[in-house]
Amino acid sequence: MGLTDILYEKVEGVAKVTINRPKSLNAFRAETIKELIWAFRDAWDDNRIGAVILTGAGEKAFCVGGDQKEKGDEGGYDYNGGLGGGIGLEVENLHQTIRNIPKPVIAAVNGYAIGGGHVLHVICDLTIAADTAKFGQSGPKVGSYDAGFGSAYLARVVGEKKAREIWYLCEQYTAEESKEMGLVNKIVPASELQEEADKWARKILEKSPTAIKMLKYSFNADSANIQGISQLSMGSLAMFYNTEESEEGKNAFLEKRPVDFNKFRK
Ligand SMILES: CC(C)(COP(=O)(O)OP(=O)(O)OC[C@H]1O[C@@H](n2cnc3c(N)ncnc32)[C@H](O)[C@@H]1OP(=O)(O)O)[C@@H](O)C(=O)NCCC(=O)NCCSC(=O)CCC(=O)c1ccccc1C(=O)O
Repeated sequence: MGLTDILYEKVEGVAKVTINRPKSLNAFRAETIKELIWAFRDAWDDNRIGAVILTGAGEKAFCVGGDQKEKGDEGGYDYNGGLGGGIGLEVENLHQTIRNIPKPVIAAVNGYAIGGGHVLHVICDLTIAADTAKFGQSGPKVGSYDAGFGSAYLARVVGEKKAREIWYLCEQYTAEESKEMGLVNKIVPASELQEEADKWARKILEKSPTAIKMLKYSFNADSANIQGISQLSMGSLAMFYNTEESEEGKNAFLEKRPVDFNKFRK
């Protein structure tokens, strides 16, 4: 597959997937999601690969969610090829792929992990953060939400109260604060992030692949019901994107003006 939005490499049993749109803070569009799914599938099928690292290009961002500049006026993002992409992005398919690939996925968070980008690291098995990383959801500010793994699974990781705070207030959290709430496994200086992620991947490679696979399936089994919620969530999001309320969020962001949701509170 010709790759334009991601970088993909495999080195001695470790696959590394890098979202490569640094000018847009690694925001994803339909093509990005398609390529990410392809890369995770490739790592899944390659028996020599024992762990995958997901990271972002540049120093500023891991991923800041859906590319608001590629979001159309008629609902979703830039892809309308098939019913699976109801919001114009196959995000739900990507989430499933990251969860179901029978190998641990390590998020190496090198900067902003915001919105849909935050959801990506939440779904990964492990998160290693640069000391400069910033974490948070932003959907309700821009007329969007992830009512599947992005909220229900987040609540399992940080607890119900904290998850609700994260989504209702849309604040940003430092790497230190995120570690305290159980969102991050380890913090390292930014310059050591990729090396540390690689070290963790190599420690996993020393272990029994079958034991690791079955443990991942076992952890997943307990939250598998969220998959159904996730499908409903994306279905409802596709409808929400067609409303003036959602459009107001996106337009305010693009026009760099304060958002006005008050007119929808009546
Ligand atoms: C990330 C910021 C906090 C960074 O702020 P700052 O350092 O001040 O930089 P900026 O000047 O704001 O940004 C620099 C440059 O990048 C552009 N940019 C930033 N974010 C995006 C984006 N998401 N899309 C497109 N472009 C973006 C920005 O416009 C600037 O470019 P200029 O040319 O200079 O204008 C801050 O940038 C920020 O808050 N960004 C918005 C983050 C955001 O709202 N993301 C979408 C969230 S939607 C969501 O959370 C839904 C949840 C979800 O999981 C989901 C599920 C299913 C489908 C889609 C999504 C989804 O994410 O949409």
